[in-house]
Amino acid sequence: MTAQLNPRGDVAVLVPAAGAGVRLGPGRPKALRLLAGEPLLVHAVRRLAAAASVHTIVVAAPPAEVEAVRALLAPVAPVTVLPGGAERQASVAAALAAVPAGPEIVLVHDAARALTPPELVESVAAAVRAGHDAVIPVLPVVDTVKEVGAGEVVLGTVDRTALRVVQTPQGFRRAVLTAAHSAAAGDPLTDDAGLVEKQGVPVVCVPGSEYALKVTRPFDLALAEHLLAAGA
Ligand SMILES: Nc1ccn([C@@H]2O[C@H](COP(=O)(O)OP(=O)(O)OP(=O)(O)O)[C@@H](O)[C@H]2O)c(=O)n1
Ligand SMILES: C[C@](O)(CO)[C@H](O)COP(=O)(O)O
Repeated sequence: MTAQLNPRGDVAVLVPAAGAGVRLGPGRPKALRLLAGEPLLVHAVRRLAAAASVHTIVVAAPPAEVEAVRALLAPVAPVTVLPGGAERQASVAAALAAVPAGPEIVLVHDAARALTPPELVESVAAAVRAGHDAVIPVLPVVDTVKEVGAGEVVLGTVDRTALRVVQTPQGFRRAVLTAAHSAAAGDPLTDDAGLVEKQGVPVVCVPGSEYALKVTRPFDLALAEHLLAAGA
């Protein structure tokens, strides 16, 4: 049976957490790497569970760590844990298949975005509830962007006024995400909105949060430690 948080909530959150974390360097799978003494996944799930609209959380864990992740999350929140896939898309599809009847809004959220505030979860869900089929949190690009060619020689300066950096949670009407993943098996696209875009569904942006940074490289982990120490 799928564990529930708030039976009156209308949001299921899928948490792909099965990645290795190659860019973070050698060690345990990234979701289990420690941030202030607790795994990134624990930080992420605690914040998701604090969002009032969340009915269900489904975590796609590294296949060899499913039991360990169940034990780790049991004291944090009622969560369903299943094995993830070799690619992020497969992990999300596996989690989506386990969502029980009920929630009609589905959010997909990286375990690696461990400090994402519950308020961002609610604002993405609210935009889907308001009628958008697909919603992504974004930030503006704050640096000048260059396009380069062979030998790292600059070809030109990119107009960044229309560029956005994309975060999670990404929110979808359930039927829209299900259709996109049914058509997407094995698609190497890095985010779920990309799959939905391929279906011709409009994707709408809402303001993201600096705290929703993705822990990707060692510097990000150090930054997250500082943010947590400062009260994030
Ligand atoms: N087969 C995979 C690959 C990734 N993810 C998850 O997708 C999220 C975003 O991926 P990313 O930050 O790129 O994580 P990794 O793939 O682990 O990173 P790397 O590319 O450095 O190995 C992470 O929470 C990661 O655990 C997953 O569930 N299953
Ligand atoms: C989904 C994502 O977090 C949006 O920014 C991202 O695409 C995950 O994959 P990446 O390979 O680390 O870009």
